[in-house]
Amino acid sequence: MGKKPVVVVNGKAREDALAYLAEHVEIRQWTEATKMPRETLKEWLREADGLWSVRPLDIDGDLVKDAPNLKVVAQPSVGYDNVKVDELTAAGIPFGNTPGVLNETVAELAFTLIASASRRIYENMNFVTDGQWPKQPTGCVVGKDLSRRTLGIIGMGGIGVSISRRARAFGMTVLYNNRHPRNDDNLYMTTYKSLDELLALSDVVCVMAPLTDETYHMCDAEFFKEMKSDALFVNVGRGKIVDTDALVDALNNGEIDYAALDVTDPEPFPADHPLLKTGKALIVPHIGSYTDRTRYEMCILTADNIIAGVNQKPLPACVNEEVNYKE
Ligand SMILES: NC(=O)C1=CN([C@@H]2O[C@H](COP(=O)(O)OP(=O)(O)OC[C@H]3O[C@@H](n4cnc5c(N)ncnc54)[C@H](OP(=O)(O)O)[C@@H]3O)[C@@H](O)[C@H]2O)C=CC1
Ligand SMILES: O=CC(=O)O
Repeated sequence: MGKKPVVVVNGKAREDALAYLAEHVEIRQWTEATKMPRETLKEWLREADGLWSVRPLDIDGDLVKDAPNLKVVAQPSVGYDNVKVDELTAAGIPFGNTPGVLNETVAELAFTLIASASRRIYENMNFVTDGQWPKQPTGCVVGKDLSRRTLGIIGMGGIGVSISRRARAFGMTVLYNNRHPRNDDNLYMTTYKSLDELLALSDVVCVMAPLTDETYHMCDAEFFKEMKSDALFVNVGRGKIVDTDALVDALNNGEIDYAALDVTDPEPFPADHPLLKTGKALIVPHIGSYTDRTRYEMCILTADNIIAGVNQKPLPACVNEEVNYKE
């Protein structure tokens, strides 16, 4: 039997998915508790056929330039803002991600944030844990309805559509903004709006777009001024889409009512950050896709991307399908 292709894993990854991958390739894994030094990774890649990317890792032409046998890079996430895809394409390396398998799970988390923040679940639970059961109706933190209110989704892709279906089931009107209007508004009962219109009309604004040069700090001081003053702002896309200082100012100045975030800038988010001192933010640590089943499916898709790539076959989920595979 010939030698198995070598795949580098630059950190911790699910053992069940690695066991599956190991049936097809030889795995060389960084098992130290510290982050793998970039120079060491480059050294290992000299001998490697594939890379399973464990974030945070900046992937670019420099990382792979001395890796003559490298045939594939894959990462268990749908977002790939840490990857210079054009530089991998130029190097003849396909890049695999994990679209689709996480849509419902991430939408569930987004909707959990929307519902929990609207009804101020976190603050109201504090009354109970503090032994301060409030005398209603004045003592508790009064929430806002979801039904008969309007949700504006920025980034109506796979996950955005899954959020919109949940919102419709809760009786919300759904508006969205993309760079290009979709052609299935009738199917999902959604309406395309310009960004300005969406911000002016929405009671809840949910960002579900990728981080790109165009979306970096899209949510800035002007953006928050355009929102309704009693609106909820939700971000499940990427932290850097938001200018966090502008968000803190908008909350403190009453330009918006509340924020609910799965993603922050920076990550990890410091416990003494001014945003937490506003008392108007619900924040969870980037758990959008973190259910056991979905993480398993994402990691198996990553393994399948790698198995295809090292065999120079089309990847099941390839970002740069146009790539010319290495000879
Ligand atoms: N918090 C978490 O755990 C998770 C976060 N994510 C984040 O969510 C992002 C979206 O994932 P997914 O739905 O699968 O991706 P999709 O590619 O399916 O959807 C992205 C959508 O964003 C739109 N979009 C792109 N650029 C802009 C822009 N400048 N303004 C408005 N809309 C824009 C695209 O439409 P068009 O091209 O027409 O503009 C598209 O409809 C990921 O890139 C990732 O960053 C994903 C999974 C989990
Ligand atoms: O943030 C998670 C992803 O899959 O992207």
